This record gives sequence, C-alpha cells and structure tokens, in this order.
Amino acid sequence: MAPKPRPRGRSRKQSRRVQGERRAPPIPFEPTEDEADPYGESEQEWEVSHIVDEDIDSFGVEWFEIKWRGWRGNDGKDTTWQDKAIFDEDNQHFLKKWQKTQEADLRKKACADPENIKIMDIAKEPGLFTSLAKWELEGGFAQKFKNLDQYPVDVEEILDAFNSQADILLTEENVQAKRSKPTRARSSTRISKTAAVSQRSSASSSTNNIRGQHAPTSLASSEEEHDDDDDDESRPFNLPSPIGHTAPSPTPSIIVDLTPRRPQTQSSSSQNSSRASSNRPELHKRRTIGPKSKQKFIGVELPRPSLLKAKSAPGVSSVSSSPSNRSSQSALFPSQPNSTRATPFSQSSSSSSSSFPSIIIYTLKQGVTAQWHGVTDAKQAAKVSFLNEVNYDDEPLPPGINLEFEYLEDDYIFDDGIEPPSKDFLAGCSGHRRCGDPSFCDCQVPSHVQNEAGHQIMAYDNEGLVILNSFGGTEIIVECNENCECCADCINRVAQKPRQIPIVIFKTEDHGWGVKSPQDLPAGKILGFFTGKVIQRRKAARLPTNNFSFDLDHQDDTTQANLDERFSVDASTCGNWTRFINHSCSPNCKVVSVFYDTPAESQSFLPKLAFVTKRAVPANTELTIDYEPQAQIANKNSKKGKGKIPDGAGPCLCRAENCRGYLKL
Ligand SMILES: C[S@@+](CC[C@H](N)C(=O)[O-])C[C@H]1O[C@@H](n2cnc3c(N)ncnc32)[C@H](O)[C@@H]1O
Repeated sequence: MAPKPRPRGRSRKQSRRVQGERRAPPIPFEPTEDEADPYGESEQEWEVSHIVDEDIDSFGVEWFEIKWRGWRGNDGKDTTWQDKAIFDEDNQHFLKKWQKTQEADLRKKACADPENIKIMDIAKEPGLFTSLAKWELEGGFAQKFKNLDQYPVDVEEILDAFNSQADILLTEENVQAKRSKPTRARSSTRISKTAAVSQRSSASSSTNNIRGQHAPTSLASSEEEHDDDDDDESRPFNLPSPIGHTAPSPTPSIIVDLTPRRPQTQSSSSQNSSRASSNRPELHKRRTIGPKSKQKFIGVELPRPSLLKAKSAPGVSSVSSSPSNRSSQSALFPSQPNSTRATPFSQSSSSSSSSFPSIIIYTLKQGVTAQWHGVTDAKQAAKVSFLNEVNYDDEPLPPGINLEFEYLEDDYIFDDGIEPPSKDFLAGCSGHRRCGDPSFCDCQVPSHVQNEAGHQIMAYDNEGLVILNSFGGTEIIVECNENCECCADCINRVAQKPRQIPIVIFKTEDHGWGVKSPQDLPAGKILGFFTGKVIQRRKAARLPTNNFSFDLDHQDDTTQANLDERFSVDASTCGNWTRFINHSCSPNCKVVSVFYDTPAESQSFLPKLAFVTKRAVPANTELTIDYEPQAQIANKNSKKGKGKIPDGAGPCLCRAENCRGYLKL
C-alpha cells in the first residue's frame, strides 16, 4: 500500500491534539482508522511540490489540492486534498505563492472581462462585502446540499458565525459606525457565538487534519455555548445598509493606497460576553488591525456551478479526487467551521492577523446576488438565487439582470406624475384584537371572499393559507392595515409579512429563465408580490415589449377613458423574481390582488399582486401562472384551437396536457 503523503518537517505528534483543547464529539458514522487512511500507517513523509487547486466546503473550510514530490497513489493520482492547517511555518511559502498567483490571475481576468468581473473597494461597500461573504457560504451549501432540510446542518447558525467573522473584517470606520447603531447588543451575541465556533474549530483542525479523519460538525454540541442567545439570532442578518442603490462604477477601479488604520482591538461588545472571550486568542488576533497594516488586494472567485455539479452529488461531496481526509462522511458531517477562515477571501486568511481585505474582485453574478440579498435581508425575506445548469458560461445571469437592475422585494416605485395613494383613506377595523369574523371588520367591506353558503369569510385559514375557490366575483384579498386596531399577528395579515419561501431563478431548457422553490409548498401559500415601476396603462401599451409588465386589474379594457385611470407595473428595469414566472396552461399558481396599503375602493386601483399556489407544489417544481386565465375557460380542451397561434401570441412550451398551444405575449 502506498504511504500517505505527509508534509516534511511536521511530525505526527505535532499534529495531534494539544492539551487543553476540547475534543469534538464523535460522529455517528466515524470511519475506522483503516477506512479513513487507506494508505496505511507509514511514517514516511513527502515533500509538497505545489498547490494545484483550492476549494471551500459547505462549512467554509478551505481545502487545497497538493501535488507531492515523488508520491503517487494506488489510483495513479499524485495529489491529495488537505486542509489549510497543513501549511505550517516550514511550508507557508507554498500557500503564499499560490495566493499570489491566484490574485494575479483574478486581476487578469477582471481586466480581460470588465463587464462580468469587477474589482471594487470593499472599504467603501461594506454591505456588498458582507453579502458576498454570506452568499458565498450559502452558495456552498446550495451546491452540495440541494435539499437543505434533509441534512443535519443548521444553515442559519453557520451563517451567523460567518456574519460575525465578516463583521470583524470591516474597516474601522464601518465597525465604529455599526457600533453606534442599535444593533450593537445583537452583534455582541454574534461575536460570542463566533468565538465558540472558532474555538471548537481550531481544536478540531489541529487534531484531525493530518490524520485524515474529520471530526464531526456537531453543531448541536454548540448549544451549550449558545444557550444565552436571544431569539433574534435566527433572523436574517441586518446589513449596515441595504446596497441596492449603490452599484459600483461599471469600470473596474483599484484603490491601492488606503490610509493605515489605528489599532482596532477587541470590541467592547465582545467583552460583554465574558464566557466566550476568556479563551479565544484566535479571535483577538483577528480583530487586531495593526497600525501599519498594509492593505491587501484580495480576490475571490467561486467555482462555477457547472464545475461543482460535476464534482459533487447532492449530499455527498466528491470534490476530492484523491485519497485524503475528504471522505463522503466528512461532506455530510464536515468538520467545524474553520477558525482560520475568517472570510471567503481565502487568500488572505493565513496572514490576516494584521490586515484586512480592502479590495474585492467579484463576478457580476456575485455582485448582483449580493445586491439582491442586501435587499431581501433588510426586508427579512428569504433568499433569491440564480441557477443555470443549462449554459452557465454563456448566461450566468438572466438577460437584463445586472447591477443597474433595482431589486424591489415588495414595493412599487412610481413613475413621474403618479402619486402613491394616501394611506389616510384606508378603512381600519376596531374593537377587537384578532380578526376572524368579517362582519366585525370594517376593513372587510370590499372583500368578496365567501364560503359555499355564500357567507362572507376571511381570506385565510388558521395556517395563513388562502382559502381557495372562495372568491365571489373579483379575486381580491383585503388585509388588515395600519389603521386597523388588531394585533400584528392577526390572521388577516399574511401577504404583508416578509416572504418566507426561498426562490431560485433558474434557466429552463427551452423557455428562458423560470422560478422554483427548494421547498415543498402547500396549496394556498402566498409566495410574494409582483413589483416594478407603476406606470399609466397608456404608457404600458407603448412599451417595446410587455414581457415584464402586469396590469393592475384584471381587465383588458383599453378604452381611452380607462387608460388614464388604470395602471400597470413594468418590471423591465426594476422588480423581483416574479418577473421570471413563466406561463403554463395548467399553472400551479395564480395571481390575486391584495390590498393592505392602498384602499380597495379608490378610483386608482393599485393593489399588490400576490402569487399564490393553486395546489400543493413539490420542491423544485417550476412555478407557473396562466398568462391569460380567461382563455382557459374558452379553450378548454379545444383541439381545434391547438396548433393555431393567434396574432400577437407565441408558441407555448408548457407541455401541459391541456396546452392551448400558444401564449399571449
Ligand atoms: C415574463 S417572461 C418570463 C421569464 C422569461 N422566461 C425570461 O427568461 O425572462 C415571459 C416570457 O417568457 C417566455 N415564456 C413564458 N412561458 C412560456 C411558455 N409556456 N412557453 C414558451 N415561452 C414562455 C416567453 O418568451 C414570454 O414572453
């Protein structure tokens, strides 16, 4: 059996656990020594030749593919994947060299493709930095664990830890600005949490990395350290400022000479958590920004999804092509979030104790995703991400989606000359805390939701799901509003709450980009609102393409009188994921008008358009609506209609049994 390569200058003794370190609990399927080390117990050591590749696992642990001098495994490969701890004092130079090359490579790429790869000064865009950091980690998860809830990992917890660490690397000014904000108490618990994670991590990495046995993640074991965290912890991270409006200049700029910062030592906030701070030298070190710290150029580029797809099957990491400590178990139960990995900027972390990154190089997809996450986070809404498994290289993002496109989670913006309606005219209900009976709610007067017996009922059941087939007449839901006296958890406030369903905008095989959710959805679930710019119907009629516009009523009346009073929403330059919802002749969703911030009875009909599931939708099923619901009844099963594409329509590719054969464009 070939000996397992070990770096020279590092004895096995050194790689074992040191006194005082905490041992991570065993994983359920911990491999035996033999399984974990198929190359035997030989003490022979081999020299590192160079680093071949780099990767980050779903817990943010950095891995390096090492080429060994004079070693070849049984499978003919001459590389193994090792975690970063393999680089001790003697072989740090390999890492440094690798980082330098990577950095230069990224710069070259950015210069060659300025449209898609940007360089920016993260000191000026801390929000983007934090979002990118988060996104990268989540991206890792998404790639490896397609169905997150099937796996014993707590994404929020990891993200929390990660957020804290990203925080640490903000510039002094930003850290100060953040401290002066009321989120301070929260950030202190986050930092203490990070400390706990870091500590576990460092204990385990020094124990395990050379031996080839991953210790378990065992996030559950961290409860002991986290039990003082408040409920707030599970909420999305509050960015310093949403970044939706701060798109960097399209021309890449590199800022070389930033002023050195004064020493930035352990924050008072982390001192608040004495338990965690008593034994975390690692964290102290990272929080120290030296007076003469040199700004570093740091780059990050994620492996392309297509690459990851080839490498990893859901739930099982196959990133390692070589015998190493990267067993499939370690992918499901990887080792702890790595304390040495303070940021996604892997190139910096080995020597980042006295510096922090100031420049980030990112792809357009990273930038846009970060921007959108900045907005969804600020709205406490679930994530929206992009996935192209069809032709990623040609189309990493949908056409028209770039840093100039403004993501609007649930708001409209209003075209010049259109006044948002005043909330003063909203009728509110009073005299009760919870709304259950519409006859007591003044706000329900315009609602037509009724039961089979024709009695008016509230639109939602106790689970917050729309009671389907209950609309007598126009499909509108009137929710309680800010003038109502009922409480915030009144059952008649559903659509107005932050979106709970994570969304993936994905490239379909043959009808452009579409939308799906990684979660199973029940029937009657409100998914989110169509957003964009409210324009007059008259203007909408003149749009070059109405692909991305939606009329704010269910009428196709285009008479002159009507045009001035009616509005449409144009999502061509601003909007959200709903603009990608495709048509199906047998749709699983429909659109319902919801009123809660504008009067339902005003002249100007300005509801929010909510997408609602019509039936239970399994995870990862494309979400669709009928672009022309009226036609459904007229053309039902009409074989005659099939094959004929009316003027102004295009061929429908929905593949539904009852497909009409065309869709109105
Ligand atoms: C609102 S957009 C939906 C997102 C669009 N697929 C994209 O990639 O941007 C509407 C356009 O999507 C395409 N589309 C939607 N549903 C379709 C279907 N069932 N068959 C063919 N094309 C469809 C048509 O080009 C239509 O004009």
